[in-house]
This record gives sequence, C-alpha cells and structure tokens, in this order.
Amino acid sequence: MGIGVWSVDIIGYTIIEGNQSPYDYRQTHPEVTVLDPPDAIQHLRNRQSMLQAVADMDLSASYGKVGVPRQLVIKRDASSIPDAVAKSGLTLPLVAKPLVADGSAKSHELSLAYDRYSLQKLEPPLVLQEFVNHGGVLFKVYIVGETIKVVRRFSLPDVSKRELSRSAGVYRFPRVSCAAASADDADLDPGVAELPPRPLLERLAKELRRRLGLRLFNLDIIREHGNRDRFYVIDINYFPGKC
Ligand SMILES: Nc1ncnc2c1ncn2[C@@H]1O[C@H](COP(=O)(O)OP(=O)(O)OP(=O)(O)O)[C@@H](O)[C@H]1O
Ligand SMILES: [Mg+2]
Repeated sequence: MGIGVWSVDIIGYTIIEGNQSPYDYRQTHPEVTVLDPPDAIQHLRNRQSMLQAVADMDLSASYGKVGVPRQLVIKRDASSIPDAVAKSGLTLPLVAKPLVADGSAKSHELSLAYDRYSLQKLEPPLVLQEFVNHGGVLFKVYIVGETIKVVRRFSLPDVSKRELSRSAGVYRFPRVSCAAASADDADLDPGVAELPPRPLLERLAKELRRRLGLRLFNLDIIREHGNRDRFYVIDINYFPGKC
C-alpha cells in the first residue's frame, strides 16, 4: 500500500471529523484527490443507514451467514420506548447507541439495557440493537480497495440468561473499542477465536464496496457464541478509526 493512499484517506477523515462541509473542502482544495465520494462517507454517520447495505445483502453462503442485529430506531420521545420495544419484539438486553456516529465522544457513548423501562432515561435519537452474545471477542475488518486485513479485539462479555433475569437498569459504557486490547495473541477458546472464513469476508467486502460506493472503510463483525457460521456486522466506520 503506497503512502498516497494513506494521505488521501486522512484527508477524507478530516472532512468527516471536522464538521466542515465536504463540498466546501473540495472547492477550496482542487489539488486534493478525493478517493471516496463525500456523500457515501456521510452515509456511515447514521447508524441506521450504515448497516442497511448489510441487511439488504442478506449474505448467506455455505461457509456462513452475515446479517445485522435486529434493531429499532427511536427518533424522539423517550417515554414511548418501553411500548415501542414491546411492540417490536426485540429481545433484551439491548445496546442503545446514539443515532448519529460522528466521531465525537458523546456519539460513541453506548448503554446496555437490561429492562425496557430504564431506556426512558436515555436521550433519543437512538438505535436500540439486540445484544448478541459473541464470547467477548470481535473482529475488526479493514478494507482498503481489494485488500482485507482482520484483527481480533476484546469486546463486551456475554450476558447469561441468569444475569439478565437478575439485573435491571441501563449501564453506560465509554468507547469500548478504544480501550479494547488486541486479542490476537490471547489464549482464547478456539470456537471464539477462529477468524471468519476468508471467502465470506471477501464476498462481504466486495459487495459492501459496491453498495456503499467506498474503498476505505472498516467494519466490526461478531460471531454468535456457539453458532460457528452466524455473523453480525455491528458497526461500519470510514477508515481509519481513531482506535
Ligand atoms: N449488537 C451488539 N451485540 C453485542 N455487542 C455489541 C453490539 N453492539 C455493540 N456491541 C459492543 O459495543 C462495542 C461498541 O459498539 P459499536 O462499534 O457499534 O460502537 P461505536 O461507538 O461506533 O464504536 P467504535 O469505537 O468502534 O466506533 C462493540 O465493540 C461491541 O463490544
Ligand atoms: Mg465499533
């Protein structure tokens, strides 16, 4: 990978993080080569639209199946959340994520809710996502054009049925991925540590490049604990992430 790719990527990242209009930036810096269209990058700032491409794809092959956790968007009115959750049939616990993910610390403050009433304490707009047990390890997949690199990171631990039945409330957690250590050299259960099959990642990356119209991005993918072939994409970021 040439240095050029990285420098252009960092410029793209600055556009997104800096609250500056990408269009203004293009006008004032005609010398800059824009590798990925600003509109497509913007698409990843909204946690609902960022996962839509994966949901539409419904990727299922002999080596595995990739989806997104079931989720519900709450635009306003926190008091409506308990009913909305009951109607949707989402299963607790739920991860609550600010709808907009713009790189600010606040937009990456997530909460884990053990009961639906406590969710009223949170501030919409939010995405409520089913928590998928995944053995406490996630895979970060970096996509640079045709190249794919995968690393393991420690993640949130599983929530047992017993723990769920005994717990209530919402627990806020800071930007997990920033604090998460690499799990690449850890002594892990092989069923948890096994990387997603290469052909699956290649197909996913190829389809996402086409559907998102992007060449530089990374995604967080988890394997449902105890289900070797079942994967969920939980997050897609424009590349590179801060963490
Ligand atoms: N649906 C889910 N099921 C299980 N764990 C989840 C789920 N969603 C998020 N997590 C956990 O929370 C962490 C942060 O979630 P996510 O990546 O969506 O948030 P983020 O603020 O965009 O993070 P990042 O710092 O990667 O940009 C994940 O790394 C994972 O540990
Ligand atoms: Mg993430």
